[in-house]
Amino acid sequence: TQSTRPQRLLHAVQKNATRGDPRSVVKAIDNFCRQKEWAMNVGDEKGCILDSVVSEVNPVTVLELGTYCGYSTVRIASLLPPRAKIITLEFNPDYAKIARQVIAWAGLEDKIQVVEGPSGEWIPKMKEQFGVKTFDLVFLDHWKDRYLPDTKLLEDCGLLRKGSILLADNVICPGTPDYLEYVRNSPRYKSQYFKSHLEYTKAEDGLEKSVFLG
Ligand SMILES: COCc1ccccc1-c1cc(O)c2[nH]cnc(=O)c2c1
Ligand SMILES: [Mg+2]
Repeated sequence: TQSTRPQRLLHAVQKNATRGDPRSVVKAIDNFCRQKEWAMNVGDEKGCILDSVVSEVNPVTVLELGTYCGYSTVRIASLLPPRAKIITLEFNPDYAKIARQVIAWAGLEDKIQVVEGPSGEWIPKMKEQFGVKTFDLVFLDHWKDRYLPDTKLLEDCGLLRKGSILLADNVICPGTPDYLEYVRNSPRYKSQYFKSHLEYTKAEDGLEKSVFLG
C-alpha cells in the first residue's frame, strides 16, 4: 500500500539522522522537505526565529498547538532547560503516531507529552489532567481558525500569566486575520511581527509574538 508523506518524512529521519541528536533530526527533515517533498513544518528560516524566542523566554512549561510530525516540538525541546516540559496537542491520530516516533528518534520523549484530540476540548482540562498552572510559552501552529478561540480559551481557563508569550505561525500564509486583529488591538497583549517566508518557499509568511499583559 502507498505510504503517506508523514511516513516518508519519518523514514528520512531514521535513514539520515543520528539517534539521540535532535539537531540532526531537524536537519534531516529540512533536507527532505527541500530536496524531496514539501511538508508543513515551521521550517529552517522561521525555525531560527522560533529558536531565538525560545532561548529568550527560557520556558519551563510550553504548550504547542499542532504537532504534525514533531519538527517544531523537537526544535523547541532541544533548547529547554532540564526540568522543562512541552505538552503538544495534535488532532490527527496519524500525525500523532509519526510525531511520537520522530520525538523518540531525537531522544526527547522525557520532555514531551503528545496529546491527541481537539485543542478546544483539551485546553479546559490542562490543569486537572497535567497539573499545569500556567504556560510560559504557547506555540500556535494548528488550524488557523482555531487560533483566536483557543487563545480566548487559554485566557478564560487561567492558563496565561503576566508575561506569558504566544508565538503564532502562518499569520500571513495561510493567514489568521481575526487572531492578528485581536492580539494587535487588545490592551491585554503587546504584539510584534517577525517577517519571514513560508517554509521552504519564497512566499511571504511570518510569526507573531504576543506578550500577555495580564
Ligand atoms: C495543509 O496546508 C498546507 C499549506 C499550504 C499552503 C500554504 C500554507 C500551508 C500551511 C503551512 C503551515 O505552516 C501550516 N501549519 C500548521 N497547520 C497548517 O494547516 C499549515 C498549512
Ligand atoms: Mg505552520
